[in-house]
Amino acid sequence: MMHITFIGGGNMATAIIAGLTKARGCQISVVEPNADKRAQLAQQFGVTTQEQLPVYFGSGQIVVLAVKPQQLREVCGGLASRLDGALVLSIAAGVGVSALSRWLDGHERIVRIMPNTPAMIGKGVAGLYAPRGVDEQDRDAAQRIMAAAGSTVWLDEESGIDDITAISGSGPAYVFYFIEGLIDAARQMGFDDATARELALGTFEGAVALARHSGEDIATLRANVTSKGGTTEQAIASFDASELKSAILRGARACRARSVELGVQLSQD
Ligand SMILES: NC(=O)C1=CN([C@@H]2O[C@H](COP(=O)(O)OP(=O)(O)OC[C@H]3O[C@@H](n4cnc5c(N)ncnc54)[C@H](OP(=O)(O)O)[C@@H]3O)[C@@H](O)[C@H]2O)C=CC1
Ligand SMILES: O=C(O)[C@@H]1CCC=N1
Repeated sequence: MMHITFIGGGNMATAIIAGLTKARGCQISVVEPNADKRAQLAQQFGVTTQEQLPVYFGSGQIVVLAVKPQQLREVCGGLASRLDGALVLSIAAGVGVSALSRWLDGHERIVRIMPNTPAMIGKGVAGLYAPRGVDEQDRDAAQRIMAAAGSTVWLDEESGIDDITAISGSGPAYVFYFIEGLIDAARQMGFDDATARELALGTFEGAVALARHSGEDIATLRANVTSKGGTTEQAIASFDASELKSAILRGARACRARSVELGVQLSQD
């Protein structure tokens, strides 16, 4: 049985908990200051909730740091003296193992994880990084927790967490942004809201499922839609004229840069 305590019961913790509660063998509790969020988590997932940190976390326990990066230092300050060797998993963007370890009075059993919100329905993608000193058993525990919520990728370097934040961590928001654009376009064509939503979501679902199912190169799948002298090529030409692909790259780079910046800003003494 894994005893897992989430510190922070916000959006991302909720998504991981939703994935985890479908797996067996986990006892989950959540420390969250907001009473409404505590009630919601208890009702939705049957987890134990607390307003304050417990006095003590034994070495058999797992603590997931799921507060905003800006709240992390203070939380670690309160946690340091209560950690009796527990495994700490941090899902916070930017903040590195060395800062976490310093704030936790030299604690070394730390794994960083960059999850994403589709974990909520077991379709998350998570990047994991463990420093060399973390043993196989702890890596395996982190792996099992995130595998309950989707797929996992282990990163050799800690900087890989910044990279994966820019792709899959923040990525669902990029996808939702494109879906919003497609819904707006559908509305402009005169479709009602419900139909516009269904057309956009159905198109995304179908396209992703086709890509998975066929295993084809994505460019080939796109070419299969784009008839010579037909309609699609006009849309793609317009996207190209707007440099949409380089806009996506610039966005991902801006996201990564913010992750690095957060780490630097928040780790300063
Ligand atoms: N959202 C996402 O898609 C992803 C988020 N992350 C990371 O996950 C972390 C959480 O993000 P997210 O869930 O979006 O943020 P939220 O703000 O939704 O969640 C953080 C929660 O922690 C609570 N909190 C604040 N202080 C404490 C405290 N001292 N003890 C316990 N709980 C506290 C907050 O309460 P209050 O609101 O009252 O301050 C809030 O409910 C961040 O570090 C982020 O970088 C990583 C990947 C994806
Ligand atoms: O926007 C953020 O800072 C967090 C980290 C990755 C996704 N959401």
